[in-house]
Amino acid sequence: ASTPPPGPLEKVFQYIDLHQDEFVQTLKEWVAVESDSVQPVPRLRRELLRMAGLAADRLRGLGARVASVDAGFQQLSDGQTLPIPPILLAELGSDPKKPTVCFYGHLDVQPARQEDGWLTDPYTLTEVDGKLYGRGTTDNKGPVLAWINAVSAFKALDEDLPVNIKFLIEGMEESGSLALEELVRKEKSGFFSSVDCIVISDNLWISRRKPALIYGTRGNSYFTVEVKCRDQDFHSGTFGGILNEPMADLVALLGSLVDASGRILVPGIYGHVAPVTEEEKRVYEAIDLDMEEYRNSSQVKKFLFDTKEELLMHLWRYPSLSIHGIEGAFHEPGAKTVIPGRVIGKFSIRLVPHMDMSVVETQVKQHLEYIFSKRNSSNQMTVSMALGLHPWIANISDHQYLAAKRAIKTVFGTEPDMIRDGSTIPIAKILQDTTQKSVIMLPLGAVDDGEHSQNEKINRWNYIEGSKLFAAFFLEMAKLHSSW
Ligand SMILES: NCCCC(=O)N[C@@H](Cc1c[nH]cn1)C(=O)O
Ligand SMILES: [Zn+2]
Ligand SMILES: [Zn+2]
Repeated sequence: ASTPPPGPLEKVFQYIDLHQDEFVQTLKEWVAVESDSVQPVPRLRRELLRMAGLAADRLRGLGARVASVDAGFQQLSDGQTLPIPPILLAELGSDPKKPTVCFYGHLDVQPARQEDGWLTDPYTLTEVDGKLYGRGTTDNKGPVLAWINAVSAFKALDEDLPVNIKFLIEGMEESGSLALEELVRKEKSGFFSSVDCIVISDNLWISRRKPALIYGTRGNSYFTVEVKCRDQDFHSGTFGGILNEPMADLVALLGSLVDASGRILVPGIYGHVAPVTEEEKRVYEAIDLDMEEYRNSSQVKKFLFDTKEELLMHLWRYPSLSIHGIEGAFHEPGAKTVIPGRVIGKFSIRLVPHMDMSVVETQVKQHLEYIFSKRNSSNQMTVSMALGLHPWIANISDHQYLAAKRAIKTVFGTEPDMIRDGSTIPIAKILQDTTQKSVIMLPLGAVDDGEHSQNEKINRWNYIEGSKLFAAFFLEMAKLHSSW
C-alpha cells in the first residue's frame, strides 16, 4: 500500500492502523449475532432485531440521525408470520456544499453450522494467519463496518467529514430484501432526494490482492417446471412400464435446455444479447486473472473456456442456464423403488443487458411446451417464472467511478480491475431506477473469501485497508464535487 499525501487522510490512515484491533473487536461482536434471515424461525428473527439495534446504536454513536423503519411482517406458507427486521435510514451531515454519499449494506447472513464443515465456530470470529473467519465477515458485516470505521476515524480526529453520509441498512437481503423496494419508492423524494450516489460493497474482487470496481451484475429469471401424473407416488413394480413417468418427462425437459458446451438451447435466447465491441475486448484483456490459480482455488478440473477473456465474458456478459434441483424426487440414500407422482424442476437463466425478461419467459415456455408435446405424455406440465430480477449496469464515466479509482490508487497504489459480477444484487437496479441516482459497487473482499460458503472470512488487510479506501473515497468525492 502507498502512503497518502500529507493532510487529513494521512492522520485518518494512521488512526485506522492504530485502532485496527478495536475495529476487529466490533466485527467480532457483530459476527457473534446469528442474524440468519434464511431460516424462518422466531429465535433467529429475534437475533436479526438485536443486530439492527446494535447497528443503530453504533450509528447513533457516530452522531448520525437514525430512523429505524418498521418493515412489517413476513407471511410464511404455513400461515405463520414473523417480523421483518427494521430498515435503518441514517444521516450524518447535510451541508449543501458537500456531496451526499449513501451506503447500502445488509446485516443478515446465510445459515451456518459448524458441522457443515467449518473449521471454527461460524459465530465466533477467529483470526488465523491474518484471516478473520466467521459468518458474515465478508458478506456483509465487514464492509458495513469498514464504512463505519472510516466515518469514525474522521469523527475521532475531529476532522471535517468531506461528504454528507447516508446509510441504508437492511436485514433481509439473503431472503429477497423483503419490504425494501417499497421503502425505496416511498423515500424517493425524501431520504434519497439529496443523495448524489449510492455505494454497494456486497461483492468480491477477482483476485486475492488486486482491488476491483464492479460496473455490472447479471439478472436472473428463475423457472419452475412441474410435471404431474397424480399427487401420490407409485410402486414401480406395480405401475412401472404402463404409464408416462413424471420424472422421465422432467429429465427430458431439463435435458433440452442447455448443451454440454454451456450453450442455452432455448430458441431465440441470444437474440438480444449485445455483440462484443473492440473496446470491451480491451477491458477484458486488461483484467488480471491467473486462470490456473482461479481453477485450482475453485477446485474445478476444467472450465468450459480456456482463455481468460472467454471465461469472464461467459460469467459476466453472456446469459447462462443452471439447473438447480428437483422437488419431489427421491434423493435420499437407499434403493427405494418409487415412481414420484409429481415433480418440480428448478432452473434459472442469468440475464444480461438488453435481454427482455418477458420475451425470455415466453421463449422458455414455448420451448418446453414444444419438447413436452413431442413426448405425447399424458401428464400435465406447468411452467412458471417464479422470480424475475433485472441485470444492472453502471455508467463508468460517472463521478463516483473516477473518485473510487483515485481512492484505490491512494490506498493500494494500483489501478483497479474493472469487473462485473455474474450473480445478482437486485437492489442495485431497483435503487438506480427508482431513485434515478448512480450506483457504484466498490468491493473490499478477496476472491477467496467464500461468501455463503463454509469458512467464510475477510482478511484483516482487506478489512483495514478497505476502511481506508472508504475514507479516501469520501475525500475524492468531495474534491470532484467542487468541480461539478
Ligand atoms: N456477490 C453478491 C451475491 C449476491 C447473491 O448471491 N445474489 C443472489 C440473488 C438471487 C438471484 N436469484 C435468486 N436470488 C444470486 O443468486 O445471485
Ligand atoms: Zn451480501
Ligand atoms: Zn449473501
